[in-house]
Amino acid sequence: MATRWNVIVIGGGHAGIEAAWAARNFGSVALVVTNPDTIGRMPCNPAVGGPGKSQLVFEVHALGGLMGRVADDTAIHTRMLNASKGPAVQSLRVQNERDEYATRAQEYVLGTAALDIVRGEAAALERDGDDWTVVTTDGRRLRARSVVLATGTFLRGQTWYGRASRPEGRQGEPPSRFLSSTLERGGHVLKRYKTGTPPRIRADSVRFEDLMELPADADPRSFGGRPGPRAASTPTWQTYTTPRTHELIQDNLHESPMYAGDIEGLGPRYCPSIEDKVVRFAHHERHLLFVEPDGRETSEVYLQGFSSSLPPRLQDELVRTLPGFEAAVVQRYAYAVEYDVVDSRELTLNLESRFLPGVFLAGQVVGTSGYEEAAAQGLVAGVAAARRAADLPELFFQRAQGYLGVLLDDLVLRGSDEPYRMMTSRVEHRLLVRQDNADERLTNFGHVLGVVGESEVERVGAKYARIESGMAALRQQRVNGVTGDAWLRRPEMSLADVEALGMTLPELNRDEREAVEIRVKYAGYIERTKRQLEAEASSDSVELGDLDFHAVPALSLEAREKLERARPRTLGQAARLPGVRHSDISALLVHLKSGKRVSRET
Ligand SMILES: Cc1cc2nc3c(=O)[nH]c(=O)nc-3n(C[C@H](O)[C@H](O)[C@H](O)COP(=O)(O)OP(=O)(O)OC[C@H]3O[C@@H](n4cnc5c(N)ncnc54)[C@H](O)[C@@H]3O)c2cc1C
Ligand SMILES: NC(=O)c1ccc[n+]([C@@H]2O[C@H](COP(=O)([O-])OP(=O)(O)OC[C@H]3O[C@@H](n4cnc5c(N)ncnc54)[C@H](O)[C@@H]3O)[C@@H](O)[C@H]2O)c1
Repeated sequence: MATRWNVIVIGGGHAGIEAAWAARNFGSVALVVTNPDTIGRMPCNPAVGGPGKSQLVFEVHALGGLMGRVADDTAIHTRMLNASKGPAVQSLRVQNERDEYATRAQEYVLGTAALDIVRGEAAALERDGDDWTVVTTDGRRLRARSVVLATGTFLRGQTWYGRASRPEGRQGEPPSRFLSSTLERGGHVLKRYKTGTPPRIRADSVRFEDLMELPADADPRSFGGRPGPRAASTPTWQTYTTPRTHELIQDNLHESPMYAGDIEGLGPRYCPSIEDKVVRFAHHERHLLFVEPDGRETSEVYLQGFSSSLPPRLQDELVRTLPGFEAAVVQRYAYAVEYDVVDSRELTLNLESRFLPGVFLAGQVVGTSGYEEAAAQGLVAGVAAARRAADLPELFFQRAQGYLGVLLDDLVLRGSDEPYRMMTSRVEHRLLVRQDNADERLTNFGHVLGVVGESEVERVGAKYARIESGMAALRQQRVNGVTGDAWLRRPEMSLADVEALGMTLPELNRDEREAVEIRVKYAGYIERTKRQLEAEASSDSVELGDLDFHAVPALSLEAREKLERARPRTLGQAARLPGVRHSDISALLVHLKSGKRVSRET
């Protein structure tokens, strides 16, 4: 096997596999992972998508990524969430056959000629001229022009079961012990975050007949246009906490490492532990829990919403307070994990370390939470790392392009002091950047980046031409003097209703018909948002280059400090930094117009 590659990716989680998969388009890649059997493993719930996250998966898919394909192939329960709400917040959520998900992901990466899998624990990164050397704990020296670090929750990982803790990256897997020091020596200041997972219950000990059943959509959807063969083969279920659950938690809070003060890491606000929910929302009489199967031949169910770091002996008792779980047997106990993360503000918008050029970071190690956020970043870091290795110019995603742009912009310019979760509310123009039009927004850019082929560009182009012809047909036909598009804009009318009036449309598939409907019904909003965006885009087209912010006297001290730290590339990015006010942007504009651009080097 070679000892030098274009790109080395460290970590085979959701970020690592997307990085390696994207980078393979440009040349040789090594995927270094402690245990190749764990590639693509889902350490928490076996589900992909959901609000804010499905949009990321559709975008990753439009950019040639893996997550949507693997999720489609292994789907066992599919639901379109918020189906009755507007298209901006509709989101696909797919439950997966957990083990098969990892197997399928492994088939993709192992079946790729340009990609070598190297078993080993990366211990250090050493600069080697223009290259980097990755040194493994067993002394191997692997060289590449760029490195992507996607080590998840493993850096100095410490798991907690009640107040007992041990060094682990996650349950049953050793932590990554040495890489943190490399990052610290390079100048990064690491933070500690924590996340947790609920107990897994033996399926044959659950009384499913006492739970509320949530059927899968009868006509399942998919990320890639073709639902997998088993996409609607199982329901999921719901249950609730009871007063006894809350009482037990309140009485035993001192046994929680969080409340006893043993854990210093910050946990995810949007996926709190059950202890947190009971304390913070003490006025809620009960909390909803989802019961998710891990496969069709379910041996285990996942209790979504019941993350805990209380000791195992209490977990048995707690679980049995839930309706349907009176005789439940815990198969794997809930736990929390604390780990080192890099402050995302110390990265560029391509997730490259500002201190270690050529080293890119992606996923949970950057302070995000969730498979989808990890996958999206992995793709960005993989492409950027490979382009650097191939001496291709840097290209950047824009915030206005969609969820991926927002994720990068938020992480790098604003930062986050808790695990970052993507949400639709973070996206200003969400009616423009929906899950249904990810391909329209990103296919061409993916082609420019080098990860989408010509035939895909043509396929997507033809799809949108058909959608356009459908809209044109509506505009051209009238019933009772009213055009087809005006009929369709009436809230009570669907495309089928308009056809029932006698109007005809060219042949369109289901996705295309929906696209016509969304575009016509929301035309007013979409136009208004586009105009708003054009106005904002003008500030994003003002390049700041290597402007010396110290040479702009009218800037406030705070703004100068924030600008120097974040080094935004455009005026629009500068305006989005917390601490940079309107007056500071005016000062920058005046300075730029006066032509007094001063290079940092001069
Ligand atoms: C307990 C727990 C609960 C979670 N709950 C959820 C959830 O319910 N839903 C959700 O969306 N997200 C959840 N997450 C987060 C989710 O697992 C991550 O967001 C996602 O898996 C992150 O992907 P990643 O690629 O960044 O890292 P990971 O999936 O953690 O992958 C890290 C990879 O790096 C490898 N590695 C680490 N260090 C080294 C090294 N030095 N050398 C070589 N290889 C190395 C590991 O072997 C592994 O392959 C949870 C995570 C944990 C651990
Ligand atoms: N344990 C952690 O530390 C951690 C951290 C971050 C994220 N997460 C996970 O990230 C994922 C996304 O976060 P989230 O909390 O917003 O959840 P989600 O996106 O899975 O749920 C949002 C909505 O989806 C629907 N839903 C959820 N589960 C369902 C099911 N089984 N069947 C049908 N509909 C369902 C519900 O309407 C719910 O309100 C979750 O799976 C969560 O467990 C976990």
